[in-house]
Amino acid sequence: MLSRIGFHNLRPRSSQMSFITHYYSTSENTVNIAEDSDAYDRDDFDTRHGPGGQGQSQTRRHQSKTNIHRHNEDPFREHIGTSRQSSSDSNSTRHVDSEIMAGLNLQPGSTVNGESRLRSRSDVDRRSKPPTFRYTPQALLSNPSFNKGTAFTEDEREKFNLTGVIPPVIESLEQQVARTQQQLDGFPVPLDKYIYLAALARNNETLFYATLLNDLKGCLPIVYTPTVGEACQKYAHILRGHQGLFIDAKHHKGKIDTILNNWPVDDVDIIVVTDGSRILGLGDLGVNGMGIPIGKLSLYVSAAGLHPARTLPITLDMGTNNQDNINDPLYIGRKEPRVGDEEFHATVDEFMSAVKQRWPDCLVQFEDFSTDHAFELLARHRERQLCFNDDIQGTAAVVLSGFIAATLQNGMDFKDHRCLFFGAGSAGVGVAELIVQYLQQQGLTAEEARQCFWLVDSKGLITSTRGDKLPAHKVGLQRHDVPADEQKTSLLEVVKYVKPTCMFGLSTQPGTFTEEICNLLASYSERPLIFPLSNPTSKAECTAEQAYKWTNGKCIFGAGSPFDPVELNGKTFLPGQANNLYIFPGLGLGSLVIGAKRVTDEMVMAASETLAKLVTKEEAELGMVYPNLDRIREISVSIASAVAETAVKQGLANPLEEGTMEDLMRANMYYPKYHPIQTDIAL
Ligand SMILES: NC(=O)c1ccc[n+]([C@@H]2O[C@H](COP(=O)([O-])OP(=O)(O)OC[C@H]3O[C@@H](n4cnc5c(N)ncnc54)[C@H](O)[C@@H]3O)[C@@H](O)[C@H]2O)c1
Repeated sequence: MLSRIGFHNLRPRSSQMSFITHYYSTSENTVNIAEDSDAYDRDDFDTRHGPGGQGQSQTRRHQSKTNIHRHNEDPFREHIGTSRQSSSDSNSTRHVDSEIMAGLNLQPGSTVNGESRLRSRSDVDRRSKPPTFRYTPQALLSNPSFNKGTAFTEDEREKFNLTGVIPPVIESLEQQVARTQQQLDGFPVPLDKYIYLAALARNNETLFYATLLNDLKGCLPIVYTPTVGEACQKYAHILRGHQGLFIDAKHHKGKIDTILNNWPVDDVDIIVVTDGSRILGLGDLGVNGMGIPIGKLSLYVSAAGLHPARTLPITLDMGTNNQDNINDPLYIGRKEPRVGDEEFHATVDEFMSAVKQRWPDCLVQFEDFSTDHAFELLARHRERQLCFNDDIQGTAAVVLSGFIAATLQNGMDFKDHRCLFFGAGSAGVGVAELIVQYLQQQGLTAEEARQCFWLVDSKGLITSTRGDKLPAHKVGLQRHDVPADEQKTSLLEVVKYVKPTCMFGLSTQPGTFTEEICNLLASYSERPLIFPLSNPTSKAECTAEQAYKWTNGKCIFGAGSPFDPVELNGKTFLPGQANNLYIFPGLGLGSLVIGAKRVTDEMVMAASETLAKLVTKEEAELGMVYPNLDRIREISVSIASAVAETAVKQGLANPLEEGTMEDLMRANMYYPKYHPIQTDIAL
């Protein structure tokens, strides 16, 4: 019987990644190996499963520790070996993967009776057996973790039979980037750029990230918002290859651990998971939302240097309530209504336990879950394992940072703020709750801090007296001081009633911060804070130009979307963008590298405070409340360090024994560059 020796932890992460050795053995071999079972680490090397791969190899469970260089290591590189015909032996002496050798307790080159033991096995009845499988140059070239394209060295071309298979020129990564940049620039349509970059990521990961870092500002709107939104809407139609894992709430129930075991990497550091129920502002896109975890993880890699091969995008298929998906013959998910709450939570519970079991130190980032689930999900899991929700906490952190930077700029005392939130969804409430906590850190009591907040939803000012049953996430910030017969329903009414010093728009309602409202804000305080945060740009509550103009240049402005500089009264203003990208990469890096047990609000606030302090004097003079994104890698180092220091202070991670936090973070960051493809076997 043919048995496939599975190198489960060796397979790279795409189905195209077939070059890592699959060595086929006979049943005789299987018996021999099994007899010899003590000689190998079954976790790494499992031969006891039949054809078809049933019963995945048990995974090696790493209790990883804070470790310099751990997170930027390529989880595959150390395992790379080769299996090829030796040019020096016409009798097909097989030189084998070092892991196979280790598994069989052999040393490279070890022999039995002067012959390779493996060779002697494969030579028995050789012709009645399937041919040995060896990876081909094409398979190596189609492995995005190892493919170097025209950058393979002369030696590697020789060693891996690549000579002639790729063009003769040997290029540097920089030369390759010049080509990809030129090709990228040649696509006039953003979605085509997205498709091109996605294909590049599946073809050559190093070149993909080098291209992104070559022009991060230019690539961001492609790999993430706004283009990723369109990509998700059309995901089933633009699908060329696949990345990440899909977990089906119905069909994978009770075996999510098996699905996770199908993932070939043992050292996954970070998972971004969605159920596609609220993709950006686009609603329920079902499993087409997979573009979001993929895009988000590419930002973790670009901005904070998490290793791409240690990231894992996951989409939970809970069904879809989007009729367009159901009607679409090409839809790639389950065409059934979304599961109910009980099944939803049971699925996420099972998923989270399976993650913890397989990758105990892995950080899970919840992404684009609908608001009705997002808060509960976070509350349910945040004390159990390392996780956070970027829509709630990442947004909150970046807005808090803008609030701190703006308050430092306008010289107000934090306790004197009157904060009006227009929009009380997951983003609005998440931001408000974090600012409440920050004000407490600044010395206010919980009650005093809550008194600084007024929240408005589609029914008006949120009060305990307006007569409706509030969802749990709004209860903590309802006002108790508005009589039942004095409810305020329009935003203008609320503004006149509250006289806010700062206004946050998270309502998805464009044009709602009117000229009259902005005029009023400018009359209530010297330098009002105006943050129209709804995305995309078309949803912003007002534009930067309107805010500056209608307050006669007095306001301190921050938006959810990018706005061009504004010229007013001979002065140039650079509108800040409250981009979550400032926060989540550093928050993730810091939590992972220090080995934090949880992501706490204190860690999130440390990220905000650090970011606010990174705004230079020159930037503040231009009206900026966020530092220049060009410095994102260093920003991530500072944030990660502050997050890690806080985790240590809270007793959630071990202190450093030597060196600085910054150095530790930098040492753990991945940079796209080519490494020699190593093999410890003489070829
Ligand atoms: N960093 C950022 O800039 C950032 C991050 C996250 C979300 N956002 C943006 O914030 C917005 C809200 O996101 P969310 O996840 O909280 O959405 P959500 O759907 O959960 O919440 C929207 C809120 O707006 C309220 N609302 C809707 N129509 C209204 C109306 N006519 N008048 C008053 N209130 C109204 C709703 O009642 C709800 O409270 C989105 O546009 C999103 O793009 C920005």
